Amino acid sequence: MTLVAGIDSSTQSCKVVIRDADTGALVRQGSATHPTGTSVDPDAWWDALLVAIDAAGGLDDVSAIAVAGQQHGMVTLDASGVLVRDALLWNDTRSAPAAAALLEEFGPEAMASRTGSLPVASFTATKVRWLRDAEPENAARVAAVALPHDWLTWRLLGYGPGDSPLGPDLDALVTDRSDASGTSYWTPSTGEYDLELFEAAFGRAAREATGAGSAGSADQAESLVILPRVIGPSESAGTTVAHASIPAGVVVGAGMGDNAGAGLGLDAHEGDVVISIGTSGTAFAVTSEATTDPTGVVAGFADATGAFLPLIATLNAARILTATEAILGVGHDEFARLALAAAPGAGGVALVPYFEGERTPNLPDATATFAGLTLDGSTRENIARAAVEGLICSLADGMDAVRSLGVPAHRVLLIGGAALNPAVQAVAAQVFDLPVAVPEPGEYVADGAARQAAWALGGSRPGWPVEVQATLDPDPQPVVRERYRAAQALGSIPRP
Ligand SMILES: Nc1ncnc2c1ncn2[C@@H]1O[C@H](COP(=O)(O)OP(=O)(O)O)[C@@H](O)[C@H]1O
Ligand SMILES: O=C(CO)[C@@H](O)[C@H](O)COP(=O)(O)O
Repeated sequence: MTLVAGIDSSTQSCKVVIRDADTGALVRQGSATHPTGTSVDPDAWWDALLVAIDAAGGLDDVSAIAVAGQQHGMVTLDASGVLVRDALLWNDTRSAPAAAALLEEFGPEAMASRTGSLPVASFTATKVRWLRDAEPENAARVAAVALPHDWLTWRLLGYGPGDSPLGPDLDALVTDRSDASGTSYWTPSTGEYDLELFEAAFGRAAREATGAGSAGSADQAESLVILPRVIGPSESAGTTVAHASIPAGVVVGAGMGDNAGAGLGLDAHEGDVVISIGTSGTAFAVTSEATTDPTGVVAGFADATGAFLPLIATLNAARILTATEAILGVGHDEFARLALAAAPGAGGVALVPYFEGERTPNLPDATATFAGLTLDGSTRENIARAAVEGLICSLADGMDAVRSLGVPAHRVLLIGGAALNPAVQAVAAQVFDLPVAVPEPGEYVADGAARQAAWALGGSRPGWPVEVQATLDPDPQPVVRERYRAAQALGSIPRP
């Protein structure tokens, strides 16, 4: 049996699946947790990746591997391959003023046509602008800017600082279309970096990496910043050398952003809208043509198959529920029981769930608001239900925005940690006006990476089956969105 491994290095944890390359059957899996916070030392991701691989039984019998990762995070390396500072993650909002400045400098039409998206605090370009202005000494040391999955792929191959077997060859950095499209300095419609935009954001010129072993000392002297080489969906980034607990000779795929990983892992096709409720909430679809939304609500990303991935992302998703569970002093199961015991509309209670500020809509400084509280309505059941309704309504707004671009939508595929919650499933059927398919619980991002690994190894995209656990018919309850809209219109008090 030929085995392939897929990795999901996401915000809260690292997950590894090992699958049969021919049938897609799950053979074994493992996971490890990540540190909390929005500014994180990438070495912690590498350590977690090794622990997760070990928990999955190691790679000794594995022929190929690929890494899917949380999108957008800014990983900065100096010329020796040493990390310049902690990575700023997609949910770190300190670069919101930088995003506004870049938008002002280039204008929405140009940004949308050049990058497929308007810059928000999540995107890498805004983070390098923040670095330029807030930490000029660190900015001056930067020799390469990578994304979380690019950096992990580089480490997996054997590159890195100090005693890494292949050394700090920055020209060996690779990425893929999907993750490059979340930087705000890469153009999905042409597949090229927009180096002028990078230079405008960071104040230093850049070039694309030219491949392992091709390092130009002249470029280093000119201090051009290196950006990972963008390789195609089925291309190999190389093969591993033996180091740490990684064996030699494992083919390494290009990797991808985690949402593109989920799209590939679910084998999503036109007509499917994937709604993922993990640390982030996302709603996205696979399209054959690049999209641009000059309002900036929908990001025009690329996917991991050569197509495109119009997507909205919310900063607040599964943790809306954990925050409310903490308020109520209950776990997932009791929380679901409470929420299901309340009627649609939650007795008038509504939660606008901007605990971490928000990206969709673009309100980086917003806070969450419980509204509509009355003496009769303020029950534990209604509070729990209002949290689920707030979560689903925020994603329904996002899905509407994706559909408003003319993207066909015939069914929702509901995935991510919180999709396991029966109250989430029930409210999804009441709010989304489409059938809601709930795939068998699984690690679909890691599965997408495993599919890519099999593709890089065997040369053809695997046709592994995806099992759907249940399909829920629409059960429209208009009161839910009405209460949510009324609460949204109140606005939020600023962050303390
Ligand atoms: N039954 C459940 N009900 C609500 N939330 C859940 C449930 N199971 C897991 N979660 C939440 O899902 C999140 C993890 O989801 P996951 O998709 O793995 O996240 P990530 O986006 O980091 O990959 C955690 O915040 C966890 O609390
Ligand atoms: O910012 C985005 C997408 O644009 C997020 O979806 C991140 O990619 C984080 O993903 P998770 O850790 O929630 O999977």
